[in-house]
Amino acid sequence: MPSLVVGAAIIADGRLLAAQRAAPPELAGGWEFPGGKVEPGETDEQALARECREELGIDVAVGRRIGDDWPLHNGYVMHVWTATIASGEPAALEHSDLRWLSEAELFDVPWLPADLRVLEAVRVHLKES
Ligand SMILES: Nc1nc2c([nH]c(=O)n2[C@H]2C[C@H](O)[C@@H](COP(=O)(O)OP(=O)(O)OP(=O)(O)O)O2)c(=O)[nH]1
Repeated sequence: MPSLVVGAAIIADGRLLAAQRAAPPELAGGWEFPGGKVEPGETDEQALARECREELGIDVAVGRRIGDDWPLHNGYVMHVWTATIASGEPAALEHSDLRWLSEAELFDVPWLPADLRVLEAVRVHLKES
């Protein structure tokens, strides 16, 4: 089974929280959904909660799964879930920068290539939010 990455589509006031990677060098500067690799024994929800605490210093309420398995560049697959902030204010604890993107701004930052297709699906949730 391919290794699993989870990504959080954190939405507030009709905007999506995008995070700019600080590392590794080949990915630095690219924008992504906060998240990371699911550890053995963890559910998607547990991994999302852990990563959002580590990376952003916030507690999230996990919502709905967006799409199915999204293939990534490295043989990983990503599960993307909508999320809202339950407590805290997002801070770039491990990223270079954070931005709240409106639907019109969604593609204004250079996303990691695999994320572009996911964003089309996320756009629908932004409209509904
Ligand atoms: N978090 C995240 N990773 C993504 C996205 N799109 C994408 O291609 N990836 C890739 C980048 C990485 O190769 C991999 C996730 O690894 P990661 O470095 O974020 O995982 P991690 O936080 O568990 O870090 P580590 O312990 O392995 O250092 O998935 C995305 O939107 N969010």
